[in-house]
Amino acid sequence: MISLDNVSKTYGSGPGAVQALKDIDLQVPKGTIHGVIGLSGAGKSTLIRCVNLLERPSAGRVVIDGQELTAMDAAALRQARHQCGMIFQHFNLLTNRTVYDNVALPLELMGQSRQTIRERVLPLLEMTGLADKTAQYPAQLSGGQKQRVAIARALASQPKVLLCDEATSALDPQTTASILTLLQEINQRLGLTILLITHEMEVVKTICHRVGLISDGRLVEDADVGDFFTAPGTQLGRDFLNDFLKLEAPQALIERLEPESGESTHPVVRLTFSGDSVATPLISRLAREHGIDVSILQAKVESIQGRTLGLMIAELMGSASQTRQALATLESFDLHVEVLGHVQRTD
Ligand SMILES: Nc1ncnc2c1ncn2[C@@H]1O[C@H](COP(=O)(O)OP(=O)(O)OP(=O)(O)O)[C@@H](O)[C@H]1O
Repeated sequence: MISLDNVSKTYGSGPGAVQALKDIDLQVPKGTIHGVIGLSGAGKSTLIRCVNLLERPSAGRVVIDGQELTAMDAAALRQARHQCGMIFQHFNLLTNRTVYDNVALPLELMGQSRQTIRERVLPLLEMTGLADKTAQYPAQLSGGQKQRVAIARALASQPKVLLCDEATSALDPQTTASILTLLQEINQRLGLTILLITHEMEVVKTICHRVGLISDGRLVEDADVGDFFTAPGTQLGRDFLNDFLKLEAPQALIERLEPESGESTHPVVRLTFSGDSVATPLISRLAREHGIDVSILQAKVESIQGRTLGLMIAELMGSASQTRQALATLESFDLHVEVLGHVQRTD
């Protein structure tokens, strides 16, 4: 449905040029919700703005529903943009228009009759929970209600694709949850394809089917959400996950961590395991087979789209050779092992 082929975008030219996107290949199948996350400045906004050509890519092709937008002249592009609704972090509503008139605006611009506009706008206001707000002005609405108006407006031209640019970043957690539920309902009821950019893993976890990770203008991961959350393929992906799950070693321990192992140190490891690899039998096996003690410092289990994800920070306590062998055993299992450092033995 949405296909970006080798899309690059450079702002400016010469020594001051910024290469914001580098050879992005991204496919979003019809009816799916695809999230793109990344750190500030990674290129998320540029990416989403290149999909409807609010920013024209410097190279590459953008194809939506079989139509190549990058090959269109201005008139054809104006027409094709009706296939693509967009919502923004700060809603971008017209303050001097009522809720009804904001939603009606794209249809007015398309030259639709008052009757058609009414028939289109009222069900959208109903669907977005704004039926009793039609005559109000944006200033009289909460942030969540404003975003609902923006969603209804984006759907007015009956697009096949909805682009969401940090759509919940200005909202509190409860309002975010209600907007995400609405987006999910729209996706299911209308079969709408949704591409969203966000810096919030919670958004990805809650509604996305797939997720891409963008870093310094490159798409460095693109995976099913369950796979990404259980086994991110890059260090940046793991950093996002650890940050989201907030599973860090206690500060007092971090201060004692040394980068190198020695004869009198114990390794501290972070284990990420999913699905079938269950931690508890593993821990008792390590103790049994290698004669070590495992001190569990932090542990957490999450359910991500029906799949179980566990994280644990543990200190492996034994002689240097015992803990080396225990680490080798751990690494032979279907889990991610990260040695955070080493602490001096206190026994
Ligand atoms: N209009 C512009 N002119 C020049 N450089 C730009 C322009 N827009 C963005 N950039 C640069 O392109 C890079 C990517 O920016 P972009 O806004 O796409 O990142 P982002 O991931 O959306 O960041 P944030 O989460 O902070 O909004 C950054 O280095 C940014 O400074």
